[in-house]
Amino acid sequence: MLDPSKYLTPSQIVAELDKYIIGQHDAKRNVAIALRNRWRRMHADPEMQKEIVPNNILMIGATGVGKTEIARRLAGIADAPFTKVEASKFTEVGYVGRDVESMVRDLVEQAVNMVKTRRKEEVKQQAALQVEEVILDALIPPISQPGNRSDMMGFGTSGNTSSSEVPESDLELNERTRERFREKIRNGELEDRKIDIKVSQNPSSGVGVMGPGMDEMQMAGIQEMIGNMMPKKTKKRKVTIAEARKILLEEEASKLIDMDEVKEEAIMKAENAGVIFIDEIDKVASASGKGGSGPDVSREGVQRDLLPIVEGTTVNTKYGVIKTDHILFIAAGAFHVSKPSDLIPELQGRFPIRVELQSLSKDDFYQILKFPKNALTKQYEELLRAEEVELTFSDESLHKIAEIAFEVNAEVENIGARRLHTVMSRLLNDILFEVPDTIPPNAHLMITPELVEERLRDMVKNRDLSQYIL
Ligand SMILES: Nc1ncnc2c1ncn2[C@@H]1O[C@H](COP(=O)(O)OP(=O)(O)OP(=O)(O)O)[C@@H](O)[C@H]1O
Repeated sequence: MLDPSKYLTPSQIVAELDKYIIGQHDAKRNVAIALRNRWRRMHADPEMQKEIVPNNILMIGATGVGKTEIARRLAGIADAPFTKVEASKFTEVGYVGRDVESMVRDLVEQAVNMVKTRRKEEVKQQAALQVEEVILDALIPPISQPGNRSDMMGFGTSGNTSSSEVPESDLELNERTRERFREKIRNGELEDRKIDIKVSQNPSSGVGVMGPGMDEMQMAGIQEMIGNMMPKKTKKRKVTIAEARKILLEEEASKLIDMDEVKEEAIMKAENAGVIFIDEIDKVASASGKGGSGPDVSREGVQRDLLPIVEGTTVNTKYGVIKTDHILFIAAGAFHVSKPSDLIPELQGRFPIRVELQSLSKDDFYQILKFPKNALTKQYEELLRAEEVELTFSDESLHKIAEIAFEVNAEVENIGARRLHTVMSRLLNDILFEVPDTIPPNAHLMITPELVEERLRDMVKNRDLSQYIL
């Protein structure tokens, strides 16, 4: 079972979220409780467990205020598979091939990738040793006594084999040479030497399986089955040892992991820790209440399709059957036109926790620019550090950028903190182009409020310009 010690307390979860997200304390608190409650529920008496309604959350807030970011980071903290879907996608005309259950399959896919990556990491050292052996074999093929080899189909085994025996001295020489080359490989002396390696190709590639009435999952399952049945094709490639190491490491690591175990663990991880973020849920709510017209019917249809998944059902995936009972669902929407109460009552009941996210203020923008671990200023500083150029932002300049982003949001369209991306990109565009040609390494660049003003002010004043550029 999952190790409870891996689970953080609600306040620890909030503290982790604080490292990336400014403000939105109410939302942070509630997702922290929901995460902890899921663990509590899983450890409750089985009889009671069935009665406890999962703490699914409905986030209400305008675009770009941190809804997705909170959910994504929450999953990251819990080392949980995460997937995001837009509810409105399911109402699109002609949107075929993706049913509502596909969000659960995406989650499992995500979980499989996570588990696979972790397991590959665990066997990396062992794989590296095998890779070394393959490279060595390509450089200095080993000689072995014919008698030592299990001769396939018994060819050449009749009669006296001693006539073709390799002299002991040759064997020793071969072994010594191999050891010398092993040393050289380890010391990285032969990185540029080219060798021939066999690379396996994806056997299922090029095999299209389609049939009437077949859904995405069945197709994928059959495709995988055929892939597994077909002999693995290999292709010979001439590559440097450095390249060979990369290619082979991946292959050898894959051979070392047990895919059945991976699937099993991934299903468990998705079931017990998965987070599904359903964005734009407001777009499937009918603003007119009980509408009878076409789009309303299809919107309500999507809600009805969502309901069993959120209530707890089983979904077939190509990795096995998954129960959705303990998956944490976070739905989000701006609810500018419709209201949460426009959702069908059953669905409302399944999202008992409502949190409202605040619109971001000028000061929030300033803090978003400055404090998060992944703050935009830190990202740009890091980009230029790669060129050995030091970029710094004065505090005043950050206030100025925040002010401009806020004004453009008010003037043109409120896209929340996303505006900071466009404003920063515009502000720093010239610098990013000039480095390293006219701004050489070791330069120090300080962004001042004057510079911000000079580069952006005209654009803000000119509504037409800012509409397209900022
Ligand atoms: N409160 C915040 N603190 C730090 N960064 C934020 C905050 N709000 C938004 N951002 C940043 O703005 C960008 C967009 O945020 P996010 O994806 O969370 O928007 P959203 O609220 O989910 O909007 P939508 O409903 O349109 O998807 C992200 O890069 C995120 O890091």
